[in-house]
Amino acid sequence: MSRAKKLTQPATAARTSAGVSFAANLTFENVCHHFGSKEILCGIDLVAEAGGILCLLGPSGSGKTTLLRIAAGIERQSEGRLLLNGREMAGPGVFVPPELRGVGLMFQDYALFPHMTLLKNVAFGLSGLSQAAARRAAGSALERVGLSNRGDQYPHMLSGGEQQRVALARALAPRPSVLLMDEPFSGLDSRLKDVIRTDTLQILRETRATAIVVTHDAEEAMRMGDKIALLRGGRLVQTGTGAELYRNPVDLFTAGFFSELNVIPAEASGGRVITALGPVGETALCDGTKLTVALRLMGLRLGESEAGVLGRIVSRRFLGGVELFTVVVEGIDEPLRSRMRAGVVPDDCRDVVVSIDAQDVIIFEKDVGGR
Ligand SMILES: Nc1ncnc2c1ncn2[C@@H]1O[C@H](COP(=O)(O)OP(=O)(O)OP(=O)(O)O)[C@@H](O)[C@H]1O
Repeated sequence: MSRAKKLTQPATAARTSAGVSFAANLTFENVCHHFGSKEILCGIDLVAEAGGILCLLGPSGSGKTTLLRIAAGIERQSEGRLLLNGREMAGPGVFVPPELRGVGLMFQDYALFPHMTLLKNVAFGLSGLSQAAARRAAGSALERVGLSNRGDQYPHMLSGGEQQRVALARALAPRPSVLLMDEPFSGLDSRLKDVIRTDTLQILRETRATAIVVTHDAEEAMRMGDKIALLRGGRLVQTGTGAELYRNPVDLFTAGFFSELNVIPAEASGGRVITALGPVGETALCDGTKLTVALRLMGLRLGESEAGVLGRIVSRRFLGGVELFTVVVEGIDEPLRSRMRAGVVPDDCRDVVVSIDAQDVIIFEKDVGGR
């Protein structure tokens, strides 16, 4: 049975408000890491602000999990320092072990102990408390995630979404000042993911713990993160809010991570940026300077009468609310792609006028790296 199906009748109890942690700043200072001779992370300077949610975003292999493991103390960085509220956790000659950092870690596969009840799973990390106090704390952590009536059950009796909540309860039970989450929603069906993500966000806000969340999904990072740090090949490419990274990406890689793009050549002329689709913006560069222009798919409009250039539709695909078009335009080698609201372009239409929406144009003034 799929995990999503199992959750259609969740036997959840009412959720109580989450207890409060004392949030801390976590600072990575010029962190580098090597596995053997292979450089995995290089020059990472990054702060997870107290009480905020920082998303580590990047493609597979960019070093997100390694950075999280360094924060947890499971991995020791090759160079640089890690500070918790200004106190050195790891650096040259200093290494505070994971259990003394006040940092909670939630693994991608939840890592619940199959032979233990949910209550025992959640109580596992509360070794500093008496047995009775640990049971009480574990009970209230399960209550926070709406599973107080399931404490005597075992992990295999739960759906994926419920297991995720137990893992969250276990990570939060010791009231960590920083909670580290590695791809916390990756095992969930996409509809369920939205619900669990919203619940998790609310619980994180209530606990006020600082959270660092690893994801490779830009939309998830925008939904969750107060701040996003985008990594590529072990280096920080850009840090900022989701809106900052979406609207003002530093390079094509960042732009392409947040939106599907058409990339076309352009040239400066008379203070304007000229493309085969017409002028797309202004520039102070000298005439003849080559530029690169990225157009978001939804900003490439196909119509019958607007001002623009002529194009020919070579394919179209119905995707429900929108249609995806491929269109060729004279002067541009690669076919362009457009996302239009379904039904706007008549079914028998082949020749169209192609125009662009200025807010979906990003102009790069130099060679700005691949996608
Ligand atoms: N213990 C290890 N020994 C050697 N190389 C490792 C080790 N752990 C990770 N790596 C390598 O480090 C690089 C970064 O891995 P990491 O898991 O941090 O990336 P990631 O961005 O989290 O990727 P993913 O999204 O696929 O989980 C990869 O090239 C990986 O193969």
